[in-house]
Amino acid sequence: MSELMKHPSILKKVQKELETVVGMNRVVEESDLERLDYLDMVVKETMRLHPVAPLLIPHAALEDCTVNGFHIPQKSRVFINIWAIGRDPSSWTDPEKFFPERFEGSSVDLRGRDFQLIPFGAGRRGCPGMQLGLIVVKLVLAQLVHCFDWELPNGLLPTEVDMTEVGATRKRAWHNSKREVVQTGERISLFAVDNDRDEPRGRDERRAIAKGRSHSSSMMAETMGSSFQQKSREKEVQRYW
Ligand code: HEM
Repeated sequence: MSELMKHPSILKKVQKELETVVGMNRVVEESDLERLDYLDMVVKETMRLHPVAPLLIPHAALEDCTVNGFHIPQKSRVFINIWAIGRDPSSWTDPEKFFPERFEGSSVDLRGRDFQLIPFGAGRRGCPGMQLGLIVVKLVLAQLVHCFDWELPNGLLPTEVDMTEVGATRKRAWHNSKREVVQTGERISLFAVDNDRDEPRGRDERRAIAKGRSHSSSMMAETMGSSFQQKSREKEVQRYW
């Protein structure tokens, strides 16, 4: 979602594909996913640049072996840095750029056969939940951009979004303590409102936010269900917290 908000033209392209393939009269379903080629490219590109964790689960060499000229003695603990592999300039042109079109006409897939893109690992100890993980990620992403327009809050520039990653966490989550839902046209616009807070919150505050989130997700579910039936939609702004 952060990359899509940083790249509005890519967000629009995903929405356009959804409009063409699914239409605006129903919600996206699992059976639609195989026809959403651009969404597939966006997910691949996201997993290339932002793998769920930078390192795979540690593996051990069962016997002495040589890989690319490096001797690996038996029982060595091997760490695979997929974060670095996904940004390796010898495998990727312009590796730091979020550019889903790089997968257009390319046979590179993320299922463990192409070692430059292994967000689920590879081989016998690769992720057994890959299929489920991919379906859930694609379906949720598709529904979020199908039903809502997304923008950065308070005129924040794409270059100002803090994409710093520490392990599997992202500091910018603390910026988004308020949300506004603006329902205008076909879709609903969702703004994350920056309140200039960037330090971690206390436990009580986090609980309040979590409560607010569940409130906002049930609101979202309601809206997604009803938005398609509404004939005329009046501008409506709702504030949380
Ligand atoms: C987008 C979602 C997911 C991603 C990106 C992901 C990624 C990974 C990665 C990178 C590994 C380590 C593979 C290696 O070291 O070679 C792994 C292992 C594993 N994953 Fe996932 N995973 C996801 C979803 C799931 C789901 C939904 C399940 C279960 C329902 C699951 C169950 C496991 C298990 C059990 C392992 C350990 C496999 C082993 O050690 O043999 N994962 N996953």
